[in-house]
Amino acid sequence: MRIGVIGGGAWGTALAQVAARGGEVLLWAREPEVVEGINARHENMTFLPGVPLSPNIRATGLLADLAGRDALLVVAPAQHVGAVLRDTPVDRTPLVLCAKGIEAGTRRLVGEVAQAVHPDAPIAVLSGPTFAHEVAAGLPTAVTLACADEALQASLASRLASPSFRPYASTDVIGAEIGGAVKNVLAIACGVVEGAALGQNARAALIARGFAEMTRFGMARGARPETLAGLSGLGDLVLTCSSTSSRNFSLGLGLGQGAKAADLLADRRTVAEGAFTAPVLAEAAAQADIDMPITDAVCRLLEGVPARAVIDDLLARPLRDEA
Ligand SMILES: NC(=O)C1=CN([C@@H]2O[C@H](COP(=O)(O)OP(=O)(O)OC[C@H]3O[C@@H](n4cnc5c(N)ncnc54)[C@H](O)[C@@H]3O)[C@@H](O)[C@H]2O)C=CC1
Ligand SMILES: O=C(CO)COP(=O)(O)O
Repeated sequence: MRIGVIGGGAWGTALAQVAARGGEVLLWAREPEVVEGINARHENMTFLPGVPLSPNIRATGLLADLAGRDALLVVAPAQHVGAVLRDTPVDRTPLVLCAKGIEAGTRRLVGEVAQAVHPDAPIAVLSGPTFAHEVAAGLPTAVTLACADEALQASLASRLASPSFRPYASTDVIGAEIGGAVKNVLAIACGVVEGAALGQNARAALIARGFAEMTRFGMARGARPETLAGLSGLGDLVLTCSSTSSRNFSLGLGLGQGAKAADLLADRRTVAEGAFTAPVLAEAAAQADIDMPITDAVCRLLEGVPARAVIDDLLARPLRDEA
């Protein structure tokens, strides 16, 4: 299976490294310096510095070069997947969606965006607790690889699997997507708890109540509870809610310490998906009458409301049943 990767950020590069264990890989990157660095020095100095990359990875700046690949890993940020896929030659090429987010304006999950652009392409979703630098360094990692077509799932899984990279099978594409999209918003909230020094109890409470939000939203959209409780949901939530290696957690940390969202987001080259997903997730939840107070709180923080006021309002909500 000849793999192409769309996106030369940290995660696209790490996944190219995973795929390169089983053969040559062609990676499309938007930045000419990333293309040049990978081809000339086997390193992505911009987004994954210090990791020697496999010589099996070749980079290109032309999406047209991806024509004829047997599968494409789609790893552009969620807000750009539609635009990039429109310029990519895809016929019935399987698209493995690896971005985590919901498209602003349309409120579509990345899989729905891909399906709208390339209706004949089979869709799979790869998601889970996966910091790019650990995957690229070959540390043990497990992911959900979801696809409605079980034979395609099995061939993608066997192409990508190695002793340090274990894809678990699922047919719940929506569930795998929703876990990854929602956890980014909750990771911002967990960072705020850390930044405002609210303590370990508060963080555990936020993870549990955040998981309740993820479950309510996911179930309303047809996700299966076992997917949400698995690697792509709870697994990724726990990872990104406990480490400053998470860009979303780090954004929240700054907010909790009193920095302004606009300042923290200005000039960043790396993506904190939760900042884009939070408003659209809150809109989608409100429209479906799903209670998501933590998501709403993250939206207010991103709009510039001081962390202290947002935290006080969250804690002053009426008491309710846990279930
Ligand atoms: N970094 C990680 O550890 C992981 C990231 N992801 C997800 O992978 C996706 C990509 O994130 P990263 O690779 O981390 O990115 P990154 O933060 O390392 O780099 C930013 C990426 O955005 C791209 N970009 C910026 N503007 C663009 C535009 N107008 N059109 C197309 N691309 C544009 C850049 O070319 C670059 O590839 C995100 O959805 C993220 O949530 C998922 C799992 C792990
Ligand atoms: O999705 C991730 C790990 O699974 C990466 O999280 P951040 O985007 O918050 O860095």
